[in-house]
Amino acid sequence: MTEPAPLHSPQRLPDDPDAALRPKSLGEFVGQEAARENLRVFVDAARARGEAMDHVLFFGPPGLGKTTLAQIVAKELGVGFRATSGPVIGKAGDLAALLTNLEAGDVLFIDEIHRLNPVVEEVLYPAMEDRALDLIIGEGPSARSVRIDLPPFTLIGATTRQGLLTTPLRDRFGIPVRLNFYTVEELEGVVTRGARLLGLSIEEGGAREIARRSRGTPRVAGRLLRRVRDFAHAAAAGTVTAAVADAALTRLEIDRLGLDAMDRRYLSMIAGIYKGGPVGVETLAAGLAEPRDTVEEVIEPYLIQLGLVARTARGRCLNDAGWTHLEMTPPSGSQAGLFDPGK
Ligand SMILES: Nc1ncnc2c1ncn2[C@@H]1O[C@H](COP(=O)(O)OP(=O)(O)OP(=O)(O)O)[C@@H](O)[C@H]1O
Ligand SMILES: [Mg+2]
Repeated sequence: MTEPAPLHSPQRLPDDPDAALRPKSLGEFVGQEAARENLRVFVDAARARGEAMDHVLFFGPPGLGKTTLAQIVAKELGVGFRATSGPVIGKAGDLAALLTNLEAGDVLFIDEIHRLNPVVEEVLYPAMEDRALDLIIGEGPSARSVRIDLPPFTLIGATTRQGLLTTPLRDRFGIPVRLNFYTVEELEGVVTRGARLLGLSIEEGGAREIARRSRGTPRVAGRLLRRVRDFAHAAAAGTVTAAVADAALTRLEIDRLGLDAMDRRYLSMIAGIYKGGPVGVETLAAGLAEPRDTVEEVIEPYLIQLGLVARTARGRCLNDAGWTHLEMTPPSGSQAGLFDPGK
């Protein structure tokens, strides 16, 4: 079995150059206009009142800028930034330690907040709502509960799985912000900016080619830009033109729509083995030897966004566009088309 091309996965990789290309202010942040404009209003209002900003939840697929925006919000508020993540906070006491060490106005960023231990989550509720900690001191009959006041702070949570958040937790975020896939034009902006930071000369056509094949995801755009730079360097081409970018991306097995080998295996499996579906996600995950979470969080969102696949109550179905992309015709009597929007 072929390994998935990690190069093209929107998931974070250990050697990601994320930090270098990360925008540092709302003004530098490309795309997500609605989110950006709203955040600007909330940040300005909090600053004007000299208060901590309301708690924010960023949700959306990997690599769209959740962590980046959390850092930017802290910076624009002019406050300290403390970062942790759901699975790292093992005990209620760990969270209590983090919270009691905050300074007034600070941002506490909890990544992967859907993976918080339920006991820890319980501690978070009064902290978010009343800025207080309820701690149990001692054990047995002598145990008593003490309430500790916390400094005003802003919790920023990030998750790729908003649906896995418990309702009480979700309800405590005053500012929920959904991040969407970027348009090609927006990604062109990301690529051009990245090239400038890397000191790389790139033509508009080159930037557009990379943008078109970045799965709507700035993290992927940054990564592809670096790989294309390597190819341009090897070919002794000083400038990244559309042709240089196309040649490099084709060598990397990234197709015209920006799909990689794993995406194509996913589509081919529905088409070839399941005649276009419907087929359950568990079955597909087993066939691809990938965790179900990866299929749902990483592979499917972009294929659904492109309209190649549909999620239905009975399972996944290949749409007409999916068959066309595979250059295959649906078997007669298949369900294809039934689920296409507009039909
Ligand atoms: N709007 C943007 N403009 C330019 N670059 C961006 C933008 N958003 C994200 N990036 C780039 O993409 C990289 C990934 O972004 P980030 O780490 O914020 O994603 P994330 O949503 O937190 O992903 P994950 O869900 O995996 O944690 C950043 O380091 C940055 O280089
Ligand atoms: Mg992140």
